[in-house]
Amino acid sequence: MADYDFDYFVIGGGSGGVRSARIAAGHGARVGLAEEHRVGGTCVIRGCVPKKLLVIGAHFAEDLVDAERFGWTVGDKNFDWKTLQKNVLAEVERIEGAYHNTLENQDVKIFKARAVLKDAHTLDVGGKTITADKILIATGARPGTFPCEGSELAITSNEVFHLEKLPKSIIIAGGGYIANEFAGIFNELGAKVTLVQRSDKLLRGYDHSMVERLMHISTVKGIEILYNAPFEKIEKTEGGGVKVSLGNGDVREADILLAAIGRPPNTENMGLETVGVKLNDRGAVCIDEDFRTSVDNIYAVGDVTDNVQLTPVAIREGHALADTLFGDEAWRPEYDCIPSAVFSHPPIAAVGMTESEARDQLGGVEVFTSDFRAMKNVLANRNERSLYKLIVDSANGKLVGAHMIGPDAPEIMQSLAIAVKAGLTKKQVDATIAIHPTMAEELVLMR
Ligand SMILES: Cc1cc2nc3c(=O)[nH]c(=O)nc-3n(C[C@H](O)[C@H](O)[C@H](O)COP(=O)(O)OP(=O)(O)OC[C@H]3O[C@@H](n4cnc5c(N)ncnc54)[C@H](O)[C@@H]3O)c2cc1C
Ligand SMILES: NC(=O)c1ccc[n+]([C@@H]2O[C@H](COP(=O)([O-])OP(=O)(O)OC[C@H]3O[C@@H](n4cnc5c(N)ncnc54)[C@H](O)[C@@H]3O)[C@@H](O)[C@H]2O)c1
Repeated sequence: MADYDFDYFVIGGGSGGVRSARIAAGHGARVGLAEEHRVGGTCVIRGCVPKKLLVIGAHFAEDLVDAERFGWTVGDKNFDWKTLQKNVLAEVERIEGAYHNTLENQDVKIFKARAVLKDAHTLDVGGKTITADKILIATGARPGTFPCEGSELAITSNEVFHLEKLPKSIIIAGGGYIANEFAGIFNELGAKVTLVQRSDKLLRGYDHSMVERLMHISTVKGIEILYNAPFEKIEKTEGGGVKVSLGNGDVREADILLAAIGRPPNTENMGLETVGVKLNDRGAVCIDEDFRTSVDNIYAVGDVTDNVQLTPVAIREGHALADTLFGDEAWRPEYDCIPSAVFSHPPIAAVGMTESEARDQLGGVEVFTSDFRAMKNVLANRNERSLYKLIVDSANGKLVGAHMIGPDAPEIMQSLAIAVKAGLTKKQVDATIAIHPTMAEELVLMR
């Protein structure tokens, strides 16, 4: 091996990069990692973690109302955005510190700088020339922006965690994960929320019954949803807010416009073209099954490959790659049955095929549903129904999909995903005795 500064140099200190660097170092590799923003990446700094904490914080709005039906006198309820924000950002800082420590304990050398490839083994890292035998691109993705006049007036998920004050009204562009999660957060916190989707469907990829139920509950809770409404023009109002003109003729004004319209990969101005790393038509790094790019010693994992933009996927990929390159055993992540969740109010969770996918792809399908009101909602007089759906392949009785909307659905789904991934049959699920009284018992009681 030539005399390089590092055996492995990781560009990007997010979910995939940090895991890969740590595991490779554990196998004895000399590892360097460059992070231009903050170690932890999107998930820790401005994604999953602060988002989930806001979801939890926002849900107290309902819990405090419901508490009275359970005998509690709550008194005056006041919400202070700054307190929640300060505590959330402090927690983010704590986790960032823990990531730093973990890397340093494994002797990973951290460079707090942007890395740019100069040739297949040479990088410019904040003005320093560094060489490495193998290089990992784990640069993630960034919020997409509008192709329309006034798009610079929109904020993105990067800024939403740092708002000076809670908006009284907010327009959210997009109908995916981030749009629905932040619609729930701001609505619970008392803002007037308008969700604007350019097509006629929200949360593409999720089972239509779950999406319909969420739309119904969101609308009842006061979220306005506009469909088939592409953005045509965005203007500033005299009061400092935004006015949006939409393709369906609607015009709306609000304090803030949040763009949540997908996340293109971070592949620009990094020297990838110079070095010959091939990108696809969406600007994502093309890789083979072992994460190798078109350049032999350069690899890529996570959002930058635009495969499945989820933290556990990036982590699994980074881990598999480090074991394969520097450990004793090569392995590949399994991409079938990836469970996922939308942390809306209430949340949706899913694994495996949707009903329509199963009907398209399988000879025969049996569908079992349970449509019920959680015990807590019944006593609280909250007319919010949960919906669970199991999809079974009639040919062999195997569970091929599970879908849920309701309190704690993501927590419950993680366990059920094991059954779907393991290819258990509905009969085996039914043979399991219920835990009573729970919401999850519905899963073993559907007949
Ligand atoms: C608001 C929001 C909420 C989310 N919620 C969830 C959730 O609940 N569950 C879930 O599973 N996923 C969630 N995600 C997605 C998740 O955050 C990503 O899938 C995950 O972070 C991808 O990890 P990664 O390592 O590929 O990239 P990232 O975590 O984005 O890390 C890439 C890092 O590379 C750095 N970088 C980029 N270019 C360079 C360069 N040239 N030099 C040095 N450093 C560079 C960036 O600063 C960044 O820190 C959410 C995303 C967002 C935006
Ligand atoms: N709970 C989670 O696991 C979670 C949470 C947040 C984000 N994420 C990940 O991050 C990714 C990015 O999230 P996201 O919500 O930005 O993307 P998304 O892909 O979930 O949704 C993008 C939405 O924007 C719409 N859109 C696209 N271009 C548009 C335009 N020009 N004008 C108006 N609407 C437009 C699309 O129709 C779609 O509804 C997700 O795909 C997901 O993988 C995961």
